[in-house]
Amino acid sequence: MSISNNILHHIENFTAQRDKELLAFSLLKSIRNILSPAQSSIITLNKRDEPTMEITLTGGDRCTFNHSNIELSPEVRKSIDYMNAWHLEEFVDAYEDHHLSIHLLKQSRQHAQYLIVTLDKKPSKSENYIIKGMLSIYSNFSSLLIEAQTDELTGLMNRKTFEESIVKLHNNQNTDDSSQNDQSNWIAIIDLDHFKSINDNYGHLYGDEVLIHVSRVMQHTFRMDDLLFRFGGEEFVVLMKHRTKQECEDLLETLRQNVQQIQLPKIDAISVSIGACQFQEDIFHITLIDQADQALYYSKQNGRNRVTFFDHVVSEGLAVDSQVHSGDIDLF
Ligand SMILES: Nc1nc2c(ncn2[C@@H]2O[C@H](COP(=O)(O)OP(=O)(O)OP(=O)(O)O)[C@@H](O)[C@H]2O)c(=O)[nH]1
Repeated sequence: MSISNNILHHIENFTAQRDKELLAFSLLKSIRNILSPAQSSIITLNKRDEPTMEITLTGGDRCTFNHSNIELSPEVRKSIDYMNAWHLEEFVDAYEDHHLSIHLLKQSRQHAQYLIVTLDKKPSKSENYIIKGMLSIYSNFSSLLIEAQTDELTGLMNRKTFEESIVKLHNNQNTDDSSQNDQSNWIAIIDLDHFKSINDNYGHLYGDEVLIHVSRVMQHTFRMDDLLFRFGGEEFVVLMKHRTKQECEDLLETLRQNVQQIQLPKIDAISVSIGACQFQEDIFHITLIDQADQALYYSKQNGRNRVTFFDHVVSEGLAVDSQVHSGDIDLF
């Protein structure tokens, strides 16, 4: 393939992706194709400069996402510190037997994302030129994707993205081995209590502020790999991965309490009602959302400001059976 066809092929690959993770995967594949690096990865650091996510391309075409125990080598740490100190967007450091090439992909107040490439030899001028072009296409397209997936008011993911994520999580559940150690995936619906009266008494703009506060508290309470959505109106959804029921309960209880501690002018306290259920691979995701919703309804009917799991609704004999099993229908 000629160089220009090759580049077009990479651009085509990028712009075909509708998912941030697949886009990162595409970038790593392109880098491998052009530079044949010894190693390449994409690292995300939080505002305290701690690594929170690492995406690597392993042998073949497998991409791995790591969210815990990420170790940055002293070389990488030193280079990133240097880039931060001098506000550099790229940096190449030469070592005896390799070159370390680091590129800043994205930077916001919350996160910074870097492409880290280890090469046996220094990249040529033309290789550098191609990589730079590729990275700016990646970064422009990635911004467009993020914009399309984000709820404008709260910055959480929007409902359209929720539908894609829940289907993906449901499909991944079949290949997941987390069930072996009591861990599972969970879905919770979080709904503000008496929100209409907040809007009615203090106005819609004030109501919007409350929604922003609650979404911030959610972001602080949950883990980086939990998926947070504004489902619509005053309703939020969280998809929690690889947790025991106890961990999930504790976390939702912490969220409930954290929301009560939000300090707002004019109002003493706000609260949320929460309904949760466990992902089960043989139950269609529409049914799972319905189960979480029934648990939420129970919370609302029993005093609000509480967390209910669907199995409690079942044990009370109040569950309405609307089970759809995988394969029965195809809604999304
Ligand atoms: N400020 C603001 N309000 C919204 C938005 N979307 C929906 N709402 C309002 O959210 C309120 C939801 O009210 P209800 O569904 O009656 O629920 P509630 O008053 O919270 O009552 P419970 O859920 O039973 O505790 C309505 O007043 C909507 O107008 C939004 O984006 N911003």
